Amino acid sequence: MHVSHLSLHDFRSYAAAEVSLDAGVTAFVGRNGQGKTNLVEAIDYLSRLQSHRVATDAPLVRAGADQAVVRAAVVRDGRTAVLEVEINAGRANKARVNKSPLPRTRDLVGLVRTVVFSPEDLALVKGDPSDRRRFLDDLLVLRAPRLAGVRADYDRVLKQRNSLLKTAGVARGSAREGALATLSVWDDHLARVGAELLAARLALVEALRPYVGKAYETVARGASRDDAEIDYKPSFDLGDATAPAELAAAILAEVARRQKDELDRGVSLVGPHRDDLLLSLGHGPDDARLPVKGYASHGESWSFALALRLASYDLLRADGDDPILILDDVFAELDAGRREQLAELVSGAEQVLVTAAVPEDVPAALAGARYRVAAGEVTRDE
Ligand SMILES: Nc1ncnc2c1ncn2[C@@H]1O[C@H](COP(=O)(O)OP(=O)(O)OP(=O)(O)O)[C@@H](O)[C@H]1O
Repeated sequence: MHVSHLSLHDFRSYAAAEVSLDAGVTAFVGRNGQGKTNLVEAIDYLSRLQSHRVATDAPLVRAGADQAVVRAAVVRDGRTAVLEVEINAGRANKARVNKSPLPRTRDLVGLVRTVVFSPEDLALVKGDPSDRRRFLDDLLVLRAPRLAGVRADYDRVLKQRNSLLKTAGVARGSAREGALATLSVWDDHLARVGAELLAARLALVEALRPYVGKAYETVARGASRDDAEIDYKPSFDLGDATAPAELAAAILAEVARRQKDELDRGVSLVGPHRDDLLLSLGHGPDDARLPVKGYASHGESWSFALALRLASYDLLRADGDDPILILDDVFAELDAGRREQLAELVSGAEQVLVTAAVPEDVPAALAGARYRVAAGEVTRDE
């Protein structure tokens, strides 16, 4: 798939922008702060209804405006659809496809798919478990948009349950009994929705694993430790459980075991919100492995981060779709070897959008259309 036209209204720094795009490589080049990332962020937002840079929508609306609109013509298998999202400050967002409103905004998720490489990706390796959980969940939702609902439900259940745990933890007598009875209902919700999310993540890690190994080997060609592995690390022992019903039972049993701790601390200590994705490197399949976090060199960490993104791209492609690749300011971060390697690997994608501060940061292998971005003006170099 590729975007053939992008329209922005009051999105980030743009009062209005109209940009026509071709399949293949397009580079947006301009000095810092001119609005290059804002352009590709808009396309990424259409894909997931989330930005790769901020957790909330407010910064996406141009300062002083109360609504941003992102519209893109997306070409897939020769057919064009116009996707649109209205981002409203303080009100629900709205989505349209070919001008028809969608019943739920989140039905837009996955209609256009992006894989974004950005300097923030190093956090996938060096950051908190929450960065790696977000990586998995974003990919889950792109592959199966229905899971956006499961993810939102889980966040809601967790919030409710945490506030109940706080109340129950300090309540006495019959108030405590009442709170505990309500809590057991929320335990069931947590186990049911949490198990669905957990089962999907476990299956995703299995599907992604071979692609990560292959991608790392290619990116880190010649590195001493080139056998990259990913493993899902649950917050408690799941035994052999993989199906949602078994996982729900395992969560419920652990919740019962940890109830005192949870009431003392007033937070949910069991569930997929406590899990992590373990990244490790070794000399070969049978070698003693080292976790990447805390052990890997800077270069190895970058290679792993790139491998996770490339693997996501390969997996989505294997699902039968060619997602749009966005390389946001990433080449300036990489040494010459990794730069060329990455450029070569992505050059065959249906559409690659690159942002760079200076033309020299765009590798030669990524020849294509060039746009200059300066003070919110986007002009095509002829
Ligand atoms: N909601 C907003 N309203 C108005 N301006 C905004 C808003 N959000 C961001 N900006 C402005 O957009 C500019 C940043 O644009 P962007 O991140 O696209 O830069 P860039 O060209 O990618 O730069 P760099 O090369 O430094 O990454 C900044 O000047 C910032 O102040």
